[in-house]
Parts: sequence; C-alpha cells; structure tokens
Amino acid sequence: MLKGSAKAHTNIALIKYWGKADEDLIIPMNNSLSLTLDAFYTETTVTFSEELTTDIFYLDDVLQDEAGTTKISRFLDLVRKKADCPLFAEVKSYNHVPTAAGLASSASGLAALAAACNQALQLNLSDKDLSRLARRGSGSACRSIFPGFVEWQKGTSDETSFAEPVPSSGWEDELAMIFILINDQEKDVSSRDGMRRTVETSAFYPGWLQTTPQDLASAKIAIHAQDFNKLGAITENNALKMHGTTLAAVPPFTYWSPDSLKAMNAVKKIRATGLACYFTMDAGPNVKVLCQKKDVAKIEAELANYFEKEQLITAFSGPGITYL
Ligand SMILES: O=C(O)C[C@@](O)(CF)CCOP(=O)(O)OP(=O)(O)O
Repeated sequence: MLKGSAKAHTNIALIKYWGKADEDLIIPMNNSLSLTLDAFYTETTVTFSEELTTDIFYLDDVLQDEAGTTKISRFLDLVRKKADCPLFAEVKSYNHVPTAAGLASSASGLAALAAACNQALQLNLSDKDLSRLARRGSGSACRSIFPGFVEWQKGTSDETSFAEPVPSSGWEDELAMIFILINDQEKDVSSRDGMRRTVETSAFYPGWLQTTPQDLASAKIAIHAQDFNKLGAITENNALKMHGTTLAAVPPFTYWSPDSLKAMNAVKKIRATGLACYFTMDAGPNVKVLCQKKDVAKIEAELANYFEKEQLITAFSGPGITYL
C-alpha cells in the first residue's frame, strides 16, 4: 500500500487563463497570473493498493459516481504511467470551501491530488514538474503549487508549460480578496466547456488574445512597483474582457447573474468614495473584490449595505503545497 497526503489552496487569477492551445496537454493560449489564497483549500489523501479493482473517489466523505470519478481516474492514469505503477487508488478529498458557494475548487483539488500522488509514489518531483503534473489535471491547478503571486508560463509543450512564483518582496501580504457569494440556481457552463466554445466561435476572442500579454506585463510592473490601483485596474479590465468574449460565443453565454452586476456596480460606487477596490470574476456568478488589507473592514462595511454578511468571505494571500 502506497499512501500520500497533501494540502493545496485555491488561487484566483488576476490575469485570466481563458482558452487552450492544446486540450489534451492543457496548454493555454496565453500566460496567466494569480494570487494563491489562504481561505479556501483542499486536503487530499491517495492510497494505491493491490486490493483495489478500480479507482474510488470520496469527496467530503461522499462516494462519487462514475461521472464524478472520470476526471480523477484519467489523472491517475497519467500518474500510473509516469510511475510505471499498475495499482488502482482510493482518493479522499476534503474541500474547505463554503459548500453553498459553489466555489470552483478544481484548482486546489487537482493540485492537492498531484502532490499526494507525488508523495505516495515517491516521484520526488520538483515544484516545476509538480506544477506540470497538476496542469494535466486542471490548468489553474498548476498555479496552486506556489504561494502568493504566480505566473503560468503557457509554453508550447508539456515540458515548457508550468507555473512559477512572481517576485514580489511579500507585497501580497498587504492585499486581500473579499468574495461576494452570489447564490445562483443556473447551472454554469463549466470553465472547460466555456473556454472551448469561446475559442472556437467568439468574434471577440482574437481581441482577448491580442491584449492579454500586455495586461500581464503591466500587472508584473505594478506588482514590482507595489502600485495597487494600477494592479487593480488591470485586473478588473482583464476580467471584463474575458467575460466579454462569452457574449459573442455561438451560442452566447454569460457567467453573470443580476446580482453579479449589482456586486460589480457596488464595487465601482465604493471605489468612487476613495476606497481602492476592484472586482474580478471567473466561471460562475461570484464576484471577488481585490483590495488592500488596511481597507478590508471599511470595504466589508460598505458591501454589507448591498449584501448579507454571510455572503461575504475575506481571504488573504495563502501558501503553496504542503504535505500532511
Ligand atoms: O483561473 C483562471 O485563470 C480563469 C478561470 O478560472 C476563468 F474561469 C478558468 C479556469 O479554468 P480551469 O478550471 O483551470 O480549466 P481546465 O484547465 O479546463 O480544468
């Protein structure tokens, strides 16, 4: 019996990964840049055993069905091939995210699984190679290997596509991200399906691709200069461009719900009072407010005029992978 356990935190992209150049290898069309957070994480234990006749996946102690296990099993096949190991595995993952929120935790989940496999099979992967392995599970997972600001170098092959820390002399510890949890019944289009449809059909996708590298370069300059307003403005504009591409997809779709717009407008009103805060969004209706730690209490109080306190969760910069 070969066993490994690891913990990985979720990350939120400030410059988005949106579109694949290679679906199988999960090579992105553009580089992305994220902030690893402390509040939401996944703890995963994997046990490879001769006794098992198939892969078994428990998520928060609930046995997952065939559909829920396919993505995990496909990832385990990669690991078995890499380790030349024929054994099936039991995976037990615990997502420490507000369940009601529907917060996508594929990034922390697949990063934790990759690290747990690394330990169980004694692959002794470097952080770079662990990031490459996690990428094969879910693109954004490759960024959760590292703490703080992280850039995913898109590369052109399995070998050259990996994430790495962005030098920031600890400035991330002065930042915060307030999650506004929007309860939306609509079944979202998954990020995987959403980006595929957008790449294939959206008239606005080329504009996204042409302007994102500059956004990323400017974001790194802002991080180096510790210029919060510049980083915030780039973050908000990049998110709006990403979401704009979905409106021109065929058929069109949007992740925005009426309350998403309410949240975005609230952020703009609060910013107009002089409190620096900027929003970003991913493949769901939730809105994330990037701000400075020193302003968190004031911004939470302002947001409480628009949303219930239970809908607001504040996160700070978080650590990379840890082994349990
Ligand atoms: O996180 C970002 O950069 C932006 C997004 O969150 C915007 F929705 C996409 C994340 O995509 P992911 O779930 O990693 O896709 P996969 O590779 O198809 O598994």
